[in-house]
Amino acid sequence: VNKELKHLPPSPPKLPILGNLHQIGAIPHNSFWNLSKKYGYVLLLHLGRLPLLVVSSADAARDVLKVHDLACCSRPRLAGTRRLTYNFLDIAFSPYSTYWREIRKTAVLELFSVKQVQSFRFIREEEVASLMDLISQVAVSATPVDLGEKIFSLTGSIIFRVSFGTSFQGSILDCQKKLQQLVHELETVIVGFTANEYFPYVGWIFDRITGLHSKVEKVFKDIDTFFQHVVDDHLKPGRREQHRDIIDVLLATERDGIDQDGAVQQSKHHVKAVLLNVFLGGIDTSALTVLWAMAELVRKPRLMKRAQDEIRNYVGRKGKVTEDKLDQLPYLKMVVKETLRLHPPAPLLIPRETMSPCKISGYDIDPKTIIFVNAWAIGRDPKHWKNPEEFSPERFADGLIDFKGQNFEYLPFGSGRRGCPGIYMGIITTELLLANLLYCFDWKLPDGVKEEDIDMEENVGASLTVGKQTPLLLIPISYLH
Ligand code: HEM
Repeated sequence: VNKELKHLPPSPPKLPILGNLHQIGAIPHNSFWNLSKKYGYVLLLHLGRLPLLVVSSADAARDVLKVHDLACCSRPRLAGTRRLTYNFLDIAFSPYSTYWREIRKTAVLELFSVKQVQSFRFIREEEVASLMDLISQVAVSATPVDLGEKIFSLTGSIIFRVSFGTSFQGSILDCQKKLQQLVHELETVIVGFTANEYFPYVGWIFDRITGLHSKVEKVFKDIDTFFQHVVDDHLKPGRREQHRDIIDVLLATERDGIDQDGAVQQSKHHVKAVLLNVFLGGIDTSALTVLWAMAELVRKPRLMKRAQDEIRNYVGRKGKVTEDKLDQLPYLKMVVKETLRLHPPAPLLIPRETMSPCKISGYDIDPKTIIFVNAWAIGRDPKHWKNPEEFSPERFADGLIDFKGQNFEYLPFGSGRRGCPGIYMGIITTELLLANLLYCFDWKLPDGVKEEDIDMEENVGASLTVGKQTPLLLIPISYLH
């Protein structure tokens, strides 16, 4: 189509060379939302030379994720991503291809199936129980715990045991601070655009100056060393498969011939690339959801009490909540849903890229356009949500809205061909941990801190996920003793 005849989406005014780069602040989903309110819910930006479509309404999201899902289901080939995914051998960041379809299919059937996830129930329950023991010890002295740190180490331990077949303690990454920091660095680097992408030919100079290039290399080295270690461990002759973990599954599919070229080195790369997805997808997302849920509940003691009453009335004095109980806790599920509305861990989903021309909300979109779906903004759109800024789990009481990707006003897991395959695993971990924190303890604010003092600021800096800027410090009081 002739450029003049195209019906292009609105764009904010842009600068020469920079385009709209200067309009994106420290919290990108927030900057995009503000620009959208001013210029339109389907917005075409230019980051240097890169065309970027930002979609912030449910209708436009339906066009991207459902109506034109196939045209929009590739991922941009970014330099940091390429390095960290062993040249796009993973599921989450790999551009659309036969390889991607195959590996995703295997993963959905073998790794993320209900049966597979349920087979690790005992690991989740053991790890949650040991965290509750640990917090009980703190409760004796009535001192505050840094809840985020505890939650993160728990989801980390679960993913380590489930996926890497090793405990987090004693692994070469053992040092909690380091794990959290490493996850954060990975999440920044993996969706970070390099200057070279904005400004071809000259950009690499900036990347060298800012140290971005060496940062990617360092993060890659840390994670590769660890993954190589666990893969080698699984390849040792005589290893007893106590519990078939994700690496066993991946290595087995390799033997079954999923790999087209059959090169051993290559094969291990794809195992490591998928491990990276599990590492990023599994640890931080559930942890952040539980943390934001606790922060919201502590600010609203009435809701906290309602959630606790529901669990305690149903579970009685058994001492812990087990997974079979979760389906009988509707209010808990509503709390999790409401948390994911206001605090979707991946506020812009994972960037997509168009493969062919398509129309989004009637606008012509070119191939090779990057798309951000602003799930964070869509979850706060007053057109769909009453008092959108208020945390109110009751809004999910009628059970009409779910996160499985059919309701486009609510997209914490995305939707369509690229939608999150780990929903079940993420939700069950989140619910189990939150249920136990609420059941086992009452939570008090440290002396002098009031409910309204709790800071709900989001982390600054472009990253895949969005965390809480300040730690959540709470005093646990054991319920059963
Ligand atoms: C509360 C927990 C979780 C949330 C909120 C979440 C959210 C998301 C989102 C928003 C996407 C992008 C969807 C899109 O582009 O349309 C995604 C993709 C993905 N998630 Fe999750 N996720 C969670 C848990 C998990 C877990 C536990 C795993 C695995 C262990 C996982 C693995 C993946 C993978 C592999 C993809 C890429 C799918 C693809 O590109 O084909 N996620 N997730």
